[in-house]
Amino acid sequence: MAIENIVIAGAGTMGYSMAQIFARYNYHVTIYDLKEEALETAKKRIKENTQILLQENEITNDQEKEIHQHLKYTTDLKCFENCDLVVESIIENVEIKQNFYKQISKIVKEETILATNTSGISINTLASAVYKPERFIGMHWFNPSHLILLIEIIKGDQTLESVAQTIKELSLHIGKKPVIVQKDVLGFAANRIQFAVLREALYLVEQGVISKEDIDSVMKYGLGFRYACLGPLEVADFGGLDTFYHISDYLMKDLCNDTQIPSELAKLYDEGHYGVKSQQGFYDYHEGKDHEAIKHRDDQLLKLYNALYK
Ligand SMILES: NC(=O)c1ccc[n+]([C@@H]2O[C@H](COP(=O)([O-])OP(=O)(O)OC[C@H]3O[C@@H](n4cnc5c(N)ncnc54)[C@H](O)[C@@H]3O)[C@@H](O)[C@H]2O)c1
Repeated sequence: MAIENIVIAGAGTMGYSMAQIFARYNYHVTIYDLKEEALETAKKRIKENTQILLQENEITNDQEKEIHQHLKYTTDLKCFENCDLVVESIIENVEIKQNFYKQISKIVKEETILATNTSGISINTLASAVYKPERFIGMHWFNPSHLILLIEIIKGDQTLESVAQTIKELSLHIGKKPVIVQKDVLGFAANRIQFAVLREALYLVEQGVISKEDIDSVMKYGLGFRYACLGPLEVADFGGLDTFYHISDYLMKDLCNDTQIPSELAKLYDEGHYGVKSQQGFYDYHEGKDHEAIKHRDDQLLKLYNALYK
């Protein structure tokens, strides 16, 4: 099916960034949100992003203009009536997402593909609220989605293969590296790995083994740097499976296997500290440090992207 008109539902951290990349590839994109102020912030953030791309000579002045011409912003449900694809990126809450699908799957055309950017809620659980669930699928992006290549595509039990193929082709067309997650497991593949890493990292900090700055350095200058070029199975092959076998023998049983939310994460959450978006997380982002941090992250990722993939 030809995709031309796309609605991104949810103008938050993920939504505006995904909208920007579709617009860059000449799709007509409408960003829908319940809140006008979320749409205003999205517009501002996309402008900031395209300015960075312009400064880095990644896009021309004309391309910058075109990106903005391809974008519309609305709180009006009418935008769902004529679109070919909805990528939903609203709050990570089962009930709210299900209510959203109950409402919009009756407004869209019967052939409109409905994709969720959930970080790991079961696709089948969300599909139960969708009218005609065979066109429903997981399309999981990564933050910042205008720079990270990976997209996980997750089929529910009822998803048509043709829908998975359309989303895969679309992902390739916008320069992404899609992978198919074969089974609908919580967290899919990437977040299972990411949260295993986070659990161990916070455990080591809580146990006083290492500072939070140094655990971040372990990833940035060591593991993460290597993971930009090699997956964990390739790393093991290069390291030697005999060595990895012997390490597994004593280490697996010593790793954190706590099933609760890590206590430092729960404490910050209870205090309303949500990270860069609220200017306080594990680190402090007050007094303009939030903007500096976003710019620094994007500059670094762009350099990495150019070094490895351009
Ligand atoms: N933040 C990440 O790193 C990340 C990465 C990948 C996937 N995701 C997933 O993407 C989704 C969005 O995450 P986010 O970080 O962008 O959230 P966010 O809180 O930044 O933005 C969510 C937006 O959705 C809007 N919204 C809430 N309910 C709505 C509704 N019923 N209709 C329309 N808009 C509604 C809110 O007003 C807000 O603007 C979640 O499912 C999340 O798990 C997040």
